[in-house]
Parts: sequence; C-alpha cells; structure tokens
Amino acid sequence: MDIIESSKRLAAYTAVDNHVKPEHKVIGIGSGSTVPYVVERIVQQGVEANKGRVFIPTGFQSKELIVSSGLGLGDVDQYPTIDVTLDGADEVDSQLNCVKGGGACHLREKVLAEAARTFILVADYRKNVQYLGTNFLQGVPIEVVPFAYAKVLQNLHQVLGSPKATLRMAVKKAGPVVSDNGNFIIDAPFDREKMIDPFTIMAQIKMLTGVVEVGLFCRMAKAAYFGNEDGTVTVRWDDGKIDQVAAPV
Ligand SMILES: O=C[C@H](O)[C@H](O)[C@H](O)COP(=O)(O)O
Repeated sequence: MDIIESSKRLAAYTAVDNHVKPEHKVIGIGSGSTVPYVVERIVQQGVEANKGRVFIPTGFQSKELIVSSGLGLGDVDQYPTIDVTLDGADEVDSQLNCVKGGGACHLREKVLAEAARTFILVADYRKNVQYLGTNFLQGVPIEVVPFAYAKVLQNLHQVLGSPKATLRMAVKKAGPVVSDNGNFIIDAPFDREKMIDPFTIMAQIKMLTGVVEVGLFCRMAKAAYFGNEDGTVTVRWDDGKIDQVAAPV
C-alpha cells in the first residue's frame, strides 16, 4: 500500500476507534476514497457490535459500501438525528473549516453533518492546511439546479469574484457531471483573501438563487484526523487543541 493510502487508513481507523462507540446506533457514512477504511474498521468491530446499528449513506458510493459490507442501511428521513457521522474532505483549514464536494456529494454530506451530534473528518496529510485553497485548487464545489447554471456562473464571474468558475464536465460521458440529486456542479476558485473567511463567501454563494448547496463546511466538525507519512495521526479539535497520536494496532 502506498503512503497516501496508508495515511488515509490510519486516519480512518483512529477516528473510528475514538468516535464509534458501542452505544452509537445511528452512524453517518460519508463519501470519497478515505471512507472505505472507515467502514472497514467499523466492520472489524464485529457482528455483535454492528447488530441493531443503522448506517446512513451520503450518496450512491457509500450506500453500495454499506450494503456490500453487510451493514444495516437507513436514510436520514427516517433518522434525522445521527450519533456520529464520519466523512472525508478535500481540504481542512486550521479552524476546521473544510472544502467538500470533489466527488459531488456535498449536499447529502452537509445534511448528514448537520444531523449528527458529532461530525468527524478523516483525511491524509495533504489535506491539512492553514488556509483553504492551498492544495485543492479546482475551487469550491457548488451544486446548482440545471436550468440556473448559466445564471449562477455569471453571478460568480461578475459579482462574487470567481472569474474562473466553470461547470464540471463528466469523464466518460458527454456533458456535465450530474449529482446523485440530478443537479449540476460548478467549481469556483477564489483568491486567498476570500478563502481566509470561508463563512462569508459560503453565505454569499448560498444566497444566489439556483444554488442548492455549497461545498464549504464552516466549523461543523468536532475533530479532523489526518494520517501522516511517518505513521502518526494528527488530530485537530474544534477547541484548537492538536494531538499527535501513534497509529492504531
Ligand atoms: O464529494 C465528495 C466528498 O466531499 C469527499 O468526501 C471529498 O471529495 C474527499 O474525498 P477523498 O477522501 O477521496 O479525497
């Protein structure tokens, strides 16, 4: 396994060990390439621990993951209160704000983050940055209703200061990416000045009619776990505390 994959696994395993406890019965499962390790570790807790638990997916990928792992599937309309949600991120800043939606799942992800008593991020060391937009340069993912995309793009270009905002195009399909909710995705890069204060730009984007959700999650997480190249895990907490912990066994 290469360093990045093992860093993802380290972060996921440590986060599950610390936050998925026997009393947790409703668990949100996020999307992306780090989340399979979250599910792997939960399965390792054993059949007894997972009996009676319900797992809520953030999209097609995590639904498949839950079902193929033999875990119980539910949805957030049945379980609007979730004990703990674990999810990946494209980038996390020093205040635990993050960019999400690199896989176009951020609408459902934000619903599950908000529904959760505890929201935990897991990622490899490349995502641990001081300011958003440091390594993840494609921009803030924005889910829009299809008929409004050109108007929202124009708003982003002319009013909100993202002249390079673009409609995300599909690979191996002609035309745009279509989210699990049937919407389009715009990627809008902003300069450092704007990304230093992600809440303000998030609120401005969200006010544009036609926008369904913005892939900026501002101070929603309790903690972010980053797997490091040296086999340790850095944990950033919402109160500013930072722990450096050894890898789980
Ligand atoms: O839409 C996708 C999600 O927000 C993912 O959690 C995010 O893109 C991070 O994915 P990965 O762990 O693959 O970098």
